Amino acid sequence: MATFTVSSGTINSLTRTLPLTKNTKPHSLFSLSISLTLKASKFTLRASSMSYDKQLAAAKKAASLAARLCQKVQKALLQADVQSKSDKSPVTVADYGSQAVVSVVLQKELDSASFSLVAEEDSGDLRKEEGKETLQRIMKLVNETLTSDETYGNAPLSEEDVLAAIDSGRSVGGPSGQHWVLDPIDGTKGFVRGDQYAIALALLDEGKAVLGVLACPNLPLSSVASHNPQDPQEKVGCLFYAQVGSGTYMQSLDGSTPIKVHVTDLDNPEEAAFFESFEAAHSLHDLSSSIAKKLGVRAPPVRIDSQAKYGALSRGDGAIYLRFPHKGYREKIWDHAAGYLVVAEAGGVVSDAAGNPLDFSRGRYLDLHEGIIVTNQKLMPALLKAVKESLNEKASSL
Ligand SMILES: Nc1ncnc2c1ncn2[C@@H]1O[C@H](COP(=O)(O)O)[C@@H](O)[C@H]1OP(=O)(O)O
Ligand SMILES: [Mg+2]
Ligand SMILES: [Mg+2]
Ligand SMILES: [Mg+2]
Repeated sequence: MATFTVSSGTINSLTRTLPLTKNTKPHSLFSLSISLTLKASKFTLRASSMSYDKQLAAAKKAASLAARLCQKVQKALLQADVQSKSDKSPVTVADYGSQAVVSVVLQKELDSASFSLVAEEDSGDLRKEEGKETLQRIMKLVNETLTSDETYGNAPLSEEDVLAAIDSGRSVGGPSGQHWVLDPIDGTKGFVRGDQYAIALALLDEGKAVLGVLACPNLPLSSVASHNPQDPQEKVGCLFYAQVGSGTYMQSLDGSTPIKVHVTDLDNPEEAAFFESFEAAHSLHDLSSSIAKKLGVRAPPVRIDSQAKYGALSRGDGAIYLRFPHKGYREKIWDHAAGYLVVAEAGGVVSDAAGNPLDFSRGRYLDLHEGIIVTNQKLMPALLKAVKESLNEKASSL
C-alpha cells in the first residue's frame, strides 16, 4: 500500500478555506480531510517527480548556439567603421537570428507538436520589400550557426523556414500548459556598445518558471568586482542555468564543468554592492541611490546591461539589484523569467517593490507594483523598508 505524507500546514491552510458551520458533522469533516489529504498528496507526488532534464539540455544547447551567432555579429560590429556602427541593422540581424536559432533548436530537440514560444521579436518588417536583404543575411547567419553543430547536418533552412521559426514566438503564454519564454538579445544597448547582453530563455509550466537559462557572452567567469578587462588570461562567457528544485549552476559558454552557485549570505547592508541598469533611461538611478543611502550602502552602484545582473547576483558578485523603470513602461515576461529562476534557485528573492512575487502567468506582460527588487533572504526585510520609504518620499515630492 502506498503511504502519503502531507504537511499539516498544507491541510490547515486548505481547511481554513472550507465553509465550516455549526452544523458541520464530525464524520463529514473526517471524509473531507481524507479527500484533501489524497488530493494534496497527488499534487506533491506530481511536483516532486517532474523532471525537466530533457528540456534543460535542449535549452542550454539553444542558448549556447544563439550566443555563438550573437558573438560573431558583435565582433563584426565592433570592428566596423564609425559610419556603419550608426547603422542599426547588425543588431536587428542578431536579434532575429538568435530568435530563429533558439526556436529551431528547441523544435528539433523536443516535441514540436506542443511547442509554444513567447518571444520578443516577430517577422513583420522582414516580410516587407525593404526587409529582403536583411532576411538574406539572417538566413545565412542562422544556417552557418546551425551547421557549426555537427548534429544538425547540412540541410539549410529556406527564407520561409527562418520566418516561420521567428514567428513561432508569437504565443501569448498564460496560466496553463508549457510555454518557452525568450529574449533573443536582452540588453541591445549593451550589445551595441560592446558591453553586457544576454540570451535569456525560460520554461513556464502552469504559469510557474521551471527552467531558466542565461547565456552571457561578455560576463567574466570570475566576479565582476575582481575582473580585470586588460588581462587576456581572464576568461569571459558564462552560461547560468536553473531547474526548479535543483539549484543554479554556472559553466563557461565553451563548456567547462558546471559549478553550483549561491547568492551572498551577507546580512549587513552597508557592505552590500548593488546592481542597476547601465542606461538611465531604463531605471531611475536617483531612486536607487536614495534607497542605497537609507541602507547605508558604501560602494557605488555597479551598472551593467541586461539579465547578466541576475546571473552575477546569483553567484554573489553583488547583493542587491534594483530596477525602477520610468512611468508608463510595462515589463515583459522575457525580461525577467530566466533571471528570476536563476536567482531564486541560488537562494535569492525576487519581488516587486511591494514585496509581491512576480507572476509570469498573465500573458506577455508582467503586472507589477512600481519596480523589481532582488536580494538574499536576510537583506530583503531591510530592503523592502528602504524601498517603501524612498517611494513615499518620491510621491510626496511630486
Ligand atoms: N524604456 C525602457 N525602460 C526600461 N527598460 C527598457 C526600456 N526600453 C527597453 N528596455 C528593456 O530593458 C532591458 C534592459 O534593461 P537593462 O537596462 O537592465 O539592460 C531590456 O530588456 C530592454 O529591451 P531589449 O531586450 O530590447 O534590450
Ligand atoms: Mg530585454
Ligand atoms: Mg531583446
Ligand atoms: Mg528590444
